[in-house]
Amino acid sequence: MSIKYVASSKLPTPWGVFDMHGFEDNETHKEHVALTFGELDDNTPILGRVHSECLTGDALFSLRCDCGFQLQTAMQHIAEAGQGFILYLRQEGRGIGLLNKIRAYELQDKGANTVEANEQLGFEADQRQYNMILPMMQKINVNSVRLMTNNPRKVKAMKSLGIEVVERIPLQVGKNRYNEHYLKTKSTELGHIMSEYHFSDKDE
Ligand SMILES: Nc1nc2c(ncn2[C@@H]2O[C@H](COP(=O)(O)OP(=O)(O)OP(=O)(O)O)[C@@H](O)[C@H]2O)c(=O)[nH]1
Ligand SMILES: [Zn+2]
Repeated sequence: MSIKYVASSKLPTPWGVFDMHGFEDNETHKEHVALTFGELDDNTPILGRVHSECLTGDALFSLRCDCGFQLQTAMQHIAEAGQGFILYLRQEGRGIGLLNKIRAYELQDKGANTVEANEQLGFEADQRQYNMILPMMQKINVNSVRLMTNNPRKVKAMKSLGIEVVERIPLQVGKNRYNEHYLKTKSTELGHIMSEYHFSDKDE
C-alpha cells in the first residue's frame, strides 16, 4: 500500500473551521480525507475518530444506521475540545462498496440481518482494512489517540499498526426505530459495545 498526501485546505463546518487533508491510495485509487482541528501536539493523546464512509448515513440522512449521527457528534466533540482529528476512510459498506450495500439493504428489507445479507452476497461481514491509517496519522502528526468508537476491533487494528490508543470513548448516538434491530445485531454479531442502549426484545 502506498498512501500519497495530495493537498490541504480549510473546511468550515457548523461546528467550526477544520483543516482538510487529502490522500490518495495508489493501489486502490481510493481518495481518503483527514480532518484536523486546532494545533495537534504529538506529545498528548488526541481526541479523534476513524470513520468509514457511509454515503446513505453521512450525506443522505439515512436512519437505517448510526453513521451520520456519529460523524456529526464526533465533529462537535472535537470542536468543543478545541483539538482533534477525523479520518474519513472511503470504505463504503464495510468495504463492499455502495452498490453492494444497496444489494445488502435489499436483502435486509426481506428479513436478513446486516451480517447475513453480506454473507448471502458472498462477502465477509466486515471487509475493511485499516493500513492506510498509519501514514495518514503520521502526516497529521498524531501517534496517541483517545478514540471515539463502539468497535473494539477498530481499536485492536490501530494498536496492531503501532498507534497508541489510550482510551476508547463510546459514541452511542442516533438510535431510532429504523435502526434498533441493526444496532442490536452489531452488538451481538460484530462485537460492538452498545452498553448505553437498551434494546427491546421484539424483532429477535
Ligand atoms: N455492508 C453493510 N455495510 C453497512 C451497513 N450499515 C452500515 N454499513 C457500513 O458500515 C460502515 C460503518 O461501520 P459500523 O459497523 O457502523 O461502525 P464501525 O465503524 O465498525 O464502529 P464505530 O466506530 O462504532 O462506528 C460504513 O462503511 C457503512 O457504510 C449494512 O447494513 N451493510
Ligand atoms: Zn451508515
